[in-house]
Order: sequence, then structure tokens, then C-alpha cells
Amino acid sequence: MGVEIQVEHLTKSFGKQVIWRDVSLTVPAGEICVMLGPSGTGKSVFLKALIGLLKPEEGSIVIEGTDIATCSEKDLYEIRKLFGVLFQDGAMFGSMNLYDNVAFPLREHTRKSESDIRDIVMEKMDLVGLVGAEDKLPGEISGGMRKRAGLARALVLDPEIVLFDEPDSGLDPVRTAFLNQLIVDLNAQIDATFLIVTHDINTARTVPDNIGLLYHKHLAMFGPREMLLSSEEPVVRQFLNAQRVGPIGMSEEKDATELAAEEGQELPPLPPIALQLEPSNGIPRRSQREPGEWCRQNGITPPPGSFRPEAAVLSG
Ligand SMILES: Nc1ncnc2c1ncn2[C@@H]1O[C@H](COP(=O)(O)OP(=O)(O)OP(=O)(O)O)[C@@H](O)[C@H]1O
Repeated sequence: MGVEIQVEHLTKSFGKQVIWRDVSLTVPAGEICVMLGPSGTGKSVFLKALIGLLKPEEGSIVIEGTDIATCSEKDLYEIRKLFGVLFQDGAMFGSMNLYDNVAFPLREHTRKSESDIRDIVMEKMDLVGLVGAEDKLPGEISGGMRKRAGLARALVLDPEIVLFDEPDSGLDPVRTAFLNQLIVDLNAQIDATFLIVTHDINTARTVPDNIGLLYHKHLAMFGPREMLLSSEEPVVRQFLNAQRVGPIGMSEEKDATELAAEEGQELPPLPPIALQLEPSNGIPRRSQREPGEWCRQNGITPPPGSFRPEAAVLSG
């Protein structure tokens, strides 16, 4: 279950403004990936390119043998059925109750009977812990509940790929922790491919199998979680540890003078790598690796204290 997304040499511009160029990565089937990057580096644009809402100028995005960067509208329509998307604000229709919001894709895209629709909607509402809230309007519930309702809707067509655009935006740390657990549990249960765009460092450090970082119009790094969390590469290190020292400036790249001023400044040691969040039933996900496996296989000594249950996680 879950399908792979193969991105090769992808470039996207708006007029003369290049958003990113030559992005190549493979989102492995059934795994969880997080895409990070400073504001405005084109993470949302990347998600939109993946579902064919924006056309890249160069490169390919191959899913199940179809290149969605160049395929026909008809093929794109078919490929889109593989996707479920959780938009930033849940993207609920304000005048519809949660039940009708979640049922919407089924009524639009299938010929299922209302009784079948009811079974599916209630199953997905149960998955996200919203049974009993079906009659509520989106405006009557908390942001966390709206996200979960958006997630239920993203799941009704049994997607092979689920895209999450900043699922934690606007949520408090406790709600974010619950949502992260829900994401991991769902991945274990439905085995689809998950790609999450987030700014939340805790999420990035503990949830995914793989992490990508977009920076300065390119993909700075993409790979297993342990690879990025043990990386000394300045941009990766700065971003994943939420530090001011490093190449990323207040609103863009730091200039030569700013960087020269930082020269010789000692960086704090890399923090321990926390254990990856596991499904709450204790059964490992299909794609879950042993803690420290990537480091061992690649001869990397992880920061002291890594992979202990008490290993610190940075606050977002
Ligand atoms: N349809 C569009 N037409 C023109 N420019 C666009 C369009 N969509 C996005 N952009 C530009 O692309 C750039 C990247 O935007 P995007 O929203 O993908 O960034 P982001 O990394 O998701 O940012 P944030 O973390 O703040 O959400 C921005 O400069 C934005 O103005």
C-alpha cells in the first residue's frame, strides 16, 4: 500500500521569480516525509506541483508510471484520486456540518449510496476521534477539531498518498502532540505515503522517516531522519536546531558581512536525536527503522544521549 513519488530535476518559476530549481527526491511508498524550509521557500508550491495544481517548467513527477508534470488533464484527474490533502485551515465549507463536509468527496466523486457513504464517513470520523461531532458546523469547533475533520475528509477516498500542509499551524503544543500521534497511528493503519509540510521542529524531529529542507531556491538536503538530525551541514543544522547562527538570516540569506561577523562563533553541540514517535498500540509501522540504524549503517556517531527515551526534544 502507498505509492512512491519520484521527483526529478523539478524547477518552478512564476515569471522571472524562480521558486526552486533542480529538485530531485523520491518519497518512498508508505513512509512519512517532512518538508521543511524558511517561509517563502516554496513548500506549498511544491505540494501544489505534486497534485498537478501548478505546472513546473522543467523536470518530472512520476507516480505509478505517469509524469504529472506533463500528462493530460484526463490522466491527471485519475492520478489525483490517489491523493488526500489536508489543507492548512482544514478548508471546510462553513455552511455544511462536519458530516456533510466529510461526505463531500464521496458524493462528488463516487456513485455510492447514502448508506455506504454513512458507513465510510463514520469510519473516518472514528479514525480521527470525532464521532459525536457530526452535526457541528466548522465555526463551532476548535482549530484542532477542524484539522481532524479535514483529515477525515482527506481519507474518505482511501488515498495512497496524503499531503499535509502545515497540519500544526495555529495549534497549541499539546494539540500538536495529539495530532502528530494521530498522523503516526494513521500511517500505521492505512499504510499510505505521507508528506508533511511543517515549521514545527518537534514534528520534524520525531514524526518522519525522512526529512527534506528547501532553502535558497533548491533542495538543500533530503534523506532519512537520522541523516539530517546528525548533519553538520550549516543550513540543515541551523534550521533543525532553530538557531540564529548560520547562513539563514532574518528574511533571507545572510550576506558576507553578517557571515564574517559570525566566524569563530562556537555552535552549541548537536542535541541528542529523540526516538521516533511510534504508533500508540506499540506495533511498529511497516517503514519504521530501528533507532540508530541509519547512523550505524553509515558509520556516523550520533550526538551523545541519542535514542534514549528521555532524549530531549526542542521546543518549537
Ligand atoms: N500562484 C502564484 N503566483 C505567483 N507567485 C506565487 C504563487 N504561489 C506562490 N507564489 C510565490 O511563491 C513563493 C513561495 O510560496 P509558498 O507559499 O510555497 O512558500 P512556503 O515555503 O510554503 O511559505 P510559508 O512557510 O510561509 O507557508 C512566494 O514568494 C509566493 O509569493
